[in-house]
Amino acid sequence: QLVTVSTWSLVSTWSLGVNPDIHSERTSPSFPVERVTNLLDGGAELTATRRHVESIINSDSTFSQDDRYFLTRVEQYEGSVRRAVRLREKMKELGWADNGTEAMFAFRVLGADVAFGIHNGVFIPTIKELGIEAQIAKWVPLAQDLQIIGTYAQTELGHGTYLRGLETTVTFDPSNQEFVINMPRLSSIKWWPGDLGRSATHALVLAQLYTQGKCQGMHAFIVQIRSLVDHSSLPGVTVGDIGPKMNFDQVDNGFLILQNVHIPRENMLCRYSEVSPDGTYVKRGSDRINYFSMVLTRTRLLSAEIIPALAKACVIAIRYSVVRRQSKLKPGEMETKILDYQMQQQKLFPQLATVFAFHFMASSFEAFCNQVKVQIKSKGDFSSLPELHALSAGLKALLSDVCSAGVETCRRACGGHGYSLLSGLPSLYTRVAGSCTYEGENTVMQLQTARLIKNAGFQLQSLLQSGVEQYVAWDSTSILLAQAAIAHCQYTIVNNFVETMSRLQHEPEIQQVLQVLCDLYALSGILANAEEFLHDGYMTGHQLDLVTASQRDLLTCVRKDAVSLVDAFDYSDQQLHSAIGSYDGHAYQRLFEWAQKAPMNAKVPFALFLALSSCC
Ligand SMILES: CCCCCCC/C=C/C(=O)SCCNC(=O)CCNC(=O)[C@H](O)C(C)(C)COP(=O)(O)OP(=O)(O)OC[C@H]1O[C@@H](n2cnc3c(N)ncnc32)[C@H](O)[C@@H]1OP(=O)(O)O
Ligand SMILES: Cc1cc2nc3c(=O)[nH]c(=O)nc-3n(C[C@H](O)[C@H](O)[C@H](O)COP(=O)(O)OP(=O)(O)OC[C@H]3O[C@@H](n4cnc5c(N)ncnc54)[C@H](O)[C@@H]3O)c2cc1C
Repeated sequence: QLVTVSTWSLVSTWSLGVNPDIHSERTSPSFPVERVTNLLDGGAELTATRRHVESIINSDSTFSQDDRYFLTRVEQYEGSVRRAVRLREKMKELGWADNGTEAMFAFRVLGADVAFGIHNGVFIPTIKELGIEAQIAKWVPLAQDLQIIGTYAQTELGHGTYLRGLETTVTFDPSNQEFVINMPRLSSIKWWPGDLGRSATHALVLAQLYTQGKCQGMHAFIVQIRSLVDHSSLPGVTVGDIGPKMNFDQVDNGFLILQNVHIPRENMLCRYSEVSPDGTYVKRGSDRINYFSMVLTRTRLLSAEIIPALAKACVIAIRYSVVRRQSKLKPGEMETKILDYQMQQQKLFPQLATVFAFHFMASSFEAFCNQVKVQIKSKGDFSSLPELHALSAGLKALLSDVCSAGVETCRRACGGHGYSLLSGLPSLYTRVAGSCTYEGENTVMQLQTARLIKNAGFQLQSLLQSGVEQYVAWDSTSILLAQAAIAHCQYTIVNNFVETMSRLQHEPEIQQVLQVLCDLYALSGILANAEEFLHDGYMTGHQLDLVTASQRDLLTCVRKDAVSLVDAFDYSDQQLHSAIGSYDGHAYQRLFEWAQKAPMNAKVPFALFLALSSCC
């Protein structure tokens, strides 16, 4: 007989109150949770603003994603476009300025779940940074109002990392004051740009500029690719979607072919370089400035995309670990909360400490980045650009590596339910894993940072002195260089965490609990790289034993506040999209309720019923 699921009359979870196993974790935190939330937001006022924005978004059904795990790719894309349009309407209704705090929180809350992430996050900022005032005045209001949708088309089928190898050409024709754009071969096709496959009407095309017969390197050009009347592709333009990906199904990453496409001279972003009417190339400032957009995007992604993935994974895994009881520590007692096992603490608490370490680092680095932006834009001072580039490349590589590995650790710590999409953990992993590749593949980024580093320098020097070619010496030192780059960034992060703690002396209660996390982060970093500390004779085996013992003591200290610490991230259930990480701790009820939405649980088709019945 077909077993029909006996559906208990499910009491909706809201009427169950809070799971007592998680409630007991919140009764006596050793610190004021709200103050840590304020610290993470940058102050109580910003917490209030963020919550106000979230309440507006969470109360609007357009932004609801209750069925997110059961949609087709087209349904996900169309839903993200609806949310993007609705958000723009809301911003107009409520007077939220594009560069204002409310808009910043709204985009952060919605993240990649709202379409046009490249349009808002890369296309518009790049025009603001590389365009002159007239270009900004012309294009940015159209883009902000969604009258045009832009993408950032740099990567090609044949090149993503090696930008000097990009094949798309833009040749200036002084006879008609136009640029002609071509892609000479299959490998020249633009491939990957977000928002390109279906949405974009314009593309910022990054291509090799030719004028007066000379190549002047990669520059940025605004190219209309679709009609503003019927959205059809324009003459010389072939465009489409690149197909399914590991995540970001709601994003239409696309391909673009341009053949003899003509654009006016005014469409080259020309704050730092331009082509005169007679074809003369004029450069102002660093010839690396056309790479600046990537520096800004790498910096923005740290706190907008990469760190939140690990923070949400910690919330889900730690909340689940206090409502999941499995096996018995002590015979005769009730089953043990899995967070009481030392191994579970060893898996999760260093991840929690990492979120705080990275949050404070990203905040400090964004301040440095904004300072350099002002130096460049208002004073034409490019002196800090190399350091900004080196550190942004290294931090993006390190934080995306560590956060994606950390999310996977959190997922595995949740057993079978961590493997269910309904936990929210698999999609957090597949989404943040993309950040190890986009905006600069991590190995390449580490090597960009490694231009600073002594030991690697000695090896490089000795190879060069032995007569080895520069490029051979560099490549054969690259493993050491990459390791040195990681070490440099790790040192910077620990140093920044310690300095942040020293500024909290006026809040001893939160300083105390965060100092535990600071120590845990530093000691966990030493244990994760023990061979380096032993190899250089920097530490003895005995000292490492002391580090191990101290780390174990710190895990015990964190245990009693673990749920309150993740509560301080203040993510709503709507933002976590997790059946096992909700605030009330009713993991089993949600798993069962959400599973009923699966199309597989729709009424069994009669034909199937008959077929199965006939064979029984
Ligand atoms: C919610 C949404 C989430 C999803 C969003 C996803 C968005 C993703 C968008 C993208 O992926 S856009 C495409 C991103 N692509 C890249 O990042 C390309 C990465 N590759 C590079 O950056 C290049 O490898 C390179 C670093 C530019 C290499 O440059 P090159 O080939 O010219 O050789 P080098 O000698 O290594 O560098 C030359 C010189 O330039 C300096 N430099 C390199 N990059 C920058 C920079 N960004 N800013 C400033 N300066 C830079 C480098 O240090 C060298 O300087 P010197 O040492 O010669 O003085
Ligand atoms: C989700 C997602 C969104 C994206 N969005 C956009 C977008 O909007 N616009 C856009 O233009 N692009 C976008 N991209 C493309 C992205 O920027 C590139 O994929 C990225 O820059 C990596 O370049 P690549 O694919 O050529 O990798 P490759 O460089 O080919 O990497 C392959 C391997 O080669 C190694 N390698 C390469 N060079 C060196 C070296 N010098 N030394 C040592 N090892 C090396 C790498 O470490 C890696 O192991 C996106 C990509 C993804 C995944």
